[in-house]
Amino acid sequence: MKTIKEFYKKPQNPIKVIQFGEGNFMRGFIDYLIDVSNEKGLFQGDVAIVKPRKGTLEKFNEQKNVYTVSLRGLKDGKVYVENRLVHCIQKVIGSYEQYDEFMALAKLDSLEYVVSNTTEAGIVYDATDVLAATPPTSYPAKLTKFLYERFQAFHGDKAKGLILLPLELIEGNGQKLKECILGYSKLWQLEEEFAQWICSANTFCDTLVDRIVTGYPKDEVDELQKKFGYRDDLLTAAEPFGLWVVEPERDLAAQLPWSSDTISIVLTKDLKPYRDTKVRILNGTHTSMVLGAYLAGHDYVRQCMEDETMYKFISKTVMTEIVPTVELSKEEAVQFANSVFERFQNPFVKHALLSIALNSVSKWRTRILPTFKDHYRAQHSVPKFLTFSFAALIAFYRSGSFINGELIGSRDGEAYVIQDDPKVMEFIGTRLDKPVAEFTALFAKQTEFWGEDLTTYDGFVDEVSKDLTAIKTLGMKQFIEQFVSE
Ligand SMILES: NC(=O)c1ccc[n+]([C@@H]2O[C@H](COP(=O)([O-])OP(=O)(O)OC[C@H]3O[C@@H](n4cnc5c(N)ncnc54)[C@H](O)[C@@H]3O)[C@@H](O)[C@H]2O)c1
Ligand SMILES: O=P(O)(O)OC[C@@H](O)[C@@H](O)[C@H](O)[C@H](O)CO
Repeated sequence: MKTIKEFYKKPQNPIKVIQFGEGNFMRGFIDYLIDVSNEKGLFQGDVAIVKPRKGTLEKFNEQKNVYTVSLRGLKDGKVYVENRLVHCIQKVIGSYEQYDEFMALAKLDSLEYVVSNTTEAGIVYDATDVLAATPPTSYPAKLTKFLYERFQAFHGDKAKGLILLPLELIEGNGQKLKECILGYSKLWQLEEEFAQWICSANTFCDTLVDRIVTGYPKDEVDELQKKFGYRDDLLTAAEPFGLWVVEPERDLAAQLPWSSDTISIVLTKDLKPYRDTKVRILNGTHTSMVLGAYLAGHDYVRQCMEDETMYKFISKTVMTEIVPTVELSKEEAVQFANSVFERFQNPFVKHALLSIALNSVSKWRTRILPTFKDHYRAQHSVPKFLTFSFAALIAFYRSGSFINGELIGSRDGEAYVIQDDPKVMEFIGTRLDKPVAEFTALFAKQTEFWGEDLTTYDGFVDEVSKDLTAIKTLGMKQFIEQFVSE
């Protein structure tokens, strides 16, 4: 079989975008969008990817940075299939392994945009980061050093500032990134003119992205590659739906230059309602269902939508506990929820519950806790389904054993790997023998995980412990059946 590198084309465009993060989401969203825009003659710019962490870039090198995005699903009620070869990635650089090449990008006259997705863990300020490191550890520290290099190379020319579009799924991502950069500028005692240049020559945007990108479709890859007639180790599967909401800190001189039929770009002065609705309804539904559903025997999102009991659980959670807390009118919120359900039912997308389960503690905090609190304030009681999702999280994390710093769960004897922040793993792993109620109270009290003490919500610990005891007796599947029919 041919390999995809045979489709490599010599770059025609200057590098206009530096991208931090080489993951599935970026490949299935922004690189796809830029590639389509280049084809339409709208952008004529290529991307240089910088890998923010150590590690291999072998797959990119082996296929000369060309790869396929496979979009499949329903669009406007009809089956939509698009298999696009993406050519817009000109370079892929390891920030550790090719530090000088990374820094050289700062001097590119053609550079206009910085995009990133370094997960929720990426945009952090770490006061131990030093300017002399090549590179510093955190993503914002790397970016500060990069921008400082650019500031120096162009002698503070305001025209050489960039538009920064972080895609991380955290609130106020653009402003948070800017705060970190200004923090490093101060910590490293860089000249005041640099901080001024950051603020006046660069435009930081808060953004919200929405597209389900499931990545490498390992179960169907043979069939797909046979159809394509070539091998592609970076094949990225996603749904055709795409939305990018952008709130720039000041008016952009022009609209963003990208456009595609499958990704809508919305420029707004207030991103919050979009963000709250999407994160609470879409991501909140994911996080509230996956851990229980996995223990009940399911592996993929679509299976849950096809299972009568799980579907009842999901729709009750969303319609009774999440929808009433979003800012939209009830009608709009229900409509949005139904469109999300349709996307979850996409027959072509296999979204693994275990991939969504990654880092569930921070996801519960950001994607469920705000809804939980709004509901508690309005009803003066804990929401039953969201409270259960906390019990499901504990059941999922405490089902197995702690071996050499790894938590290995067990679903009826079948092992699964639990992945979360090392502090979470250590906390849970060293308390597996604690009785349920004691563990629940201790865990709920960890302000480091939740940002507050969850035991202050009346009835929370009791409800969670009650659910956990029943889950132990009945098993997750039977418990959920009973729970939704109450
Ligand atoms: N996959 C989706 O459907 C989807 C949709 C919308 C948003 N997102 C967001 O995108 C993020 C990445 O998802 P993905 O599917 O691309 O995952 P992935 O595992 O394919 O990629 C993760 C990326 O993050 C980088 N990264 C990880 N930890 C980092 C750290 N501590 N510092 C700097 N960089 C780090 C990696 O280098 C890699 O580029 C998720 O956190 C998610 O919130 C994903
Ligand atoms: O990508 P994660 O792991 O942060 O979250 C899992 C899913 O909730 C997420 O990927 C959604 O599918 C996505 O946010 C849809 O836009």
